[in-house]
Amino acid sequence: MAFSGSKEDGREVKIYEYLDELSTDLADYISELSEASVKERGVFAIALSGGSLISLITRKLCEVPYSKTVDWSKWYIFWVDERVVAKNHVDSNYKLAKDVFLSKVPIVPSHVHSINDTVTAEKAAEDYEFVIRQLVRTRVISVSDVSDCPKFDLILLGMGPDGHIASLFPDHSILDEKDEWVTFVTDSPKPPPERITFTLPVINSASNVAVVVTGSSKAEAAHLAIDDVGPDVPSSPAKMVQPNKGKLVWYLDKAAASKLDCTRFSE
Ligand SMILES: O=C1O[C@H](COP(=O)(O)O)[C@@H](O)[C@H](O)[C@H]1O
Repeated sequence: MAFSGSKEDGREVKIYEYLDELSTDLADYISELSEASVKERGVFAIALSGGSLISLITRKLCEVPYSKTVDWSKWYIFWVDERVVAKNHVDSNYKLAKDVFLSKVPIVPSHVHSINDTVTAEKAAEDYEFVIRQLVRTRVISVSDVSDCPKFDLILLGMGPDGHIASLFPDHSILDEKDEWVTFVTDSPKPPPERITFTLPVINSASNVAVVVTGSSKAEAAHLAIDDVGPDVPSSPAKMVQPNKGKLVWYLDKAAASKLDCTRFSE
């Protein structure tokens, strides 16, 4: 690892020279959280994003030793955001995860909670929130003690070059959503336009949140999200990821971290 540091508020930042090393540390982190959660609650509720994150996870997590040591039968899979397209569509976050991850490890098919892809974005968001509410009731997903929100054991996020996380885009009104757990957009600036997404209160209620970012095109957005910049800068959804009680870790490669002010972290 090229650098590891933390901020006073507990945020951790890890910077890697090589993607292989980043993926190994990420696999260690996920498998340790899975083990702790299964020990404490009997299950592991994890919410995935789409995009470049998925290949970074699977690169090592689907290999030995993790493929053999992780208790996959206790995993429950959710999506932090999803594009409202058919499950076999090239833009589907479910399809991406299924093709390179879920089909490679023995996760119980009924534990995989993807969205209803046969309805409108609005209805898909409503249905997905209903599914999550049922699983909160049966305690497959914990509940936050500071909000009434679900408390996922782990939420994995990527970040776009514009600082978007999940399908929460800069300057969009859904950044202000406080009541819904899952909401929708029909005007995403990044195609496809129709998406559903967890809201910030849900993301910030998780026990653990990791943001995984690679590539120089994301360096400015990473700087705006992580460094203590003044108020007169473009709004950053990624900066709004501030877990209430949970732990936040940023995993970056050197290119994505190239504009960070590492002198502001304690090592
Ligand atoms: O559209 C999306 O973009 C973000 C970032 O994707 P990346 O390929 O630039 O890492 C992703 O996290 C989100 O789930 C996805 O729907």
